[in-house]
Amino acid sequence: MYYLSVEHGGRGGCIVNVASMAGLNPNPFSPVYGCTKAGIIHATRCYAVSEAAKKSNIRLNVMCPAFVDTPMFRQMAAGDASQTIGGDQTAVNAFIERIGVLSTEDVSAALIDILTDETRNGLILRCAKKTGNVYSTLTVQDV
Ligand SMILES: NC(=O)C1=CN([C@@H]2O[C@H](COP(=O)(O)OP(=O)(O)OC[C@H]3O[C@@H](n4cnc5c(N)ncnc54)[C@H](O)[C@@H]3O)[C@@H](O)[C@H]2O)C=CC1
Ligand SMILES: CC/C=C\C[C@H](O)C(=O)/C=C/C=C/C=C\C=C\[C@@H](O)C/C=C\CCC(=O)O
Repeated sequence: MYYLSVEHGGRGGCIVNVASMAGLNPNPFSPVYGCTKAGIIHATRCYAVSEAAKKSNIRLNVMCPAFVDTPMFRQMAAGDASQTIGGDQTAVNAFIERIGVLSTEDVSAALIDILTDETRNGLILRCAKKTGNVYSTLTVQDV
């Protein structure tokens, strides 16, 4: 953010952090992974409201795809026990089947939308097979 910021000689820009649907909705087979992704979402939220971001002309958003057909996903779907808990691959595969699997093209198109649409700022983007791309705000209720 420092080097992108207008204040420090940059031109501003757009940061898109990659979290996961597992950071919002529970994936019962990968709880620790889900915690790390929830952390990425919250870190993005904290940066998005920071004075540094407001002054910098940097847009901050976070993407939360459900399952995507990549090498990591295939490894998990093929039964790599280091990626899931419980040891029940039939249940893991039933869960994947229920949620559906996005293509990398689906996710790339969503990323291009965030990058090119300059009104997209301070947003969570959920990408899932059945619901498509759904934007919501990172903003939370004040206390
Ligand atoms: N595949 C899925 O179902 C989903 C993945 N994600 C997230 O999307 C991101 C990408 O995931 P996948 O493509 O599935 O993983 P992947 O394991 O298939 O690919 C990751 C790529 O990152 C590269 N990489 C790893 N460490 C690196 C480093 N320090 N510097 C540069 N490159 C590095 C690897 O060589 C590999 O090409 C991850 O953050 C993952 O948690 C989010 C939601 C769903
Ligand atoms: C580990 C490597 C592969 C993929 C990681 C990926 O990021 C990931 O884990 C994605 C998860 C997506 C989860 C999506 C949806 C979750 C839906 C929940 O609302 C389901 C609710 C309860 C589950 C219990 C049940 O009813 O089965």
